[in-house]
Amino acid sequence: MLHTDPITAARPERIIAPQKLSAQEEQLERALRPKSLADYIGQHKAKEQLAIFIQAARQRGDALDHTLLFGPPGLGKTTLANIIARELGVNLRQTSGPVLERAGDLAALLTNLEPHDVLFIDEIHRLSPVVEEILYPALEDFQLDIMIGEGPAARSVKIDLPPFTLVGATTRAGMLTNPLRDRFGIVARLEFYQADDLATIVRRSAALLNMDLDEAGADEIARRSRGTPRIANRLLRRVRDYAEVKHGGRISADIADAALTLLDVDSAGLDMMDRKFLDAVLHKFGGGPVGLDNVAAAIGESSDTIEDVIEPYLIQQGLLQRTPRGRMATERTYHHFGIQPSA
Ligand SMILES: Nc1ncnc2c1ncn2[C@@H]1O[C@H](COP(=O)(O)OP(=O)(O)OP(=O)(O)O)[C@@H](O)[C@H]1O
Ligand SMILES: [Mg+2]
Repeated sequence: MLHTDPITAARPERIIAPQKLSAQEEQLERALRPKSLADYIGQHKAKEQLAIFIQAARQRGDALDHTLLFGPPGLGKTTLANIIARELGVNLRQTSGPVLERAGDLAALLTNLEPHDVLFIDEIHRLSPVVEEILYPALEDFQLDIMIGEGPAARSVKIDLPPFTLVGATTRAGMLTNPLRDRFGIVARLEFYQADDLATIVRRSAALLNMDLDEAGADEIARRSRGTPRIANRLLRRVRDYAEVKHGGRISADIADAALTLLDVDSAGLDMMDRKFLDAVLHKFGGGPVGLDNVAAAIGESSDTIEDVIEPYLIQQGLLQRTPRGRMATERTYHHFGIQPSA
């Protein structure tokens, strides 16, 4: 299911946006999506844990415990949800928080599940409170408690559900209500990918797409993909365009570098938006600490976009520090921009 994100919709041109850019990209991604845990590259910790829990559930003939997947966009949550269902040998039903508007929407999904099925709710932090109320007893006791009818004729009915597994995905675990979070027996946190894992993903995608890509070319694309497979696959496609038009299709490190530079993705994988943001912290606010809202206003971006889309990678890379007093540049930030920290 494609969710249109206001952030993406407003900024379709940002090549390193971690969100999906279009329905077409969704289709391209599906072709590259690994289908088994063995094919799922990186995320070693989450993968190892899940492999054990999945095997244990299968051996006992139980449904897998409810599982929460969280991490920044494009790291492979939807992919992993599909893999979990496949490895369990059950169906996956997919929906998302904002789509489930009324209690009845969720009830219809739940009553159609078969034993041990996976119900995947994307953007689970965006569930409405009424839907969340219905979900609690369903998760805990596999029971649905719903009101039928209205006014004096209304009555509450209980419906037994088959044991099932809820897999919830969210980019913001902090926005889940406590009672909801407490109902997940398994919590897997996805991290930004290491460059070597991303290089493996890039090589795998290139092979699936029949591209002529050498090792160094894969490494170059991986290094500049913000630790995010979705971005790696996207940059790979754009580099291919460049290589086909300018160099007969062959992708080396030099060609990847030239293509990515043309796309304004710098050697650390930062683009104009990142640089504008860091530039403001460095030059308008003397390196910080500066409040998020102040930088947001200075560069004409929403605080949400900065917090969800720009900052996570910069922080992970040590190019930005989040302190109680505000955002601060680090030594690395100064180094990256080739300037001396002012005393
Ligand atoms: N571990 C992986 N190995 C190989 N490819 C991967 C991996 N994880 C993700 N990908 C690729 O990245 C693409 C994006 O992943 P996915 O859609 O699962 O991200 P997501 O976390 O669900 O993002 P969002 O938060 O936007 O929903 C996938 O289509 C797949 O091609
Ligand atoms: Mg997803």
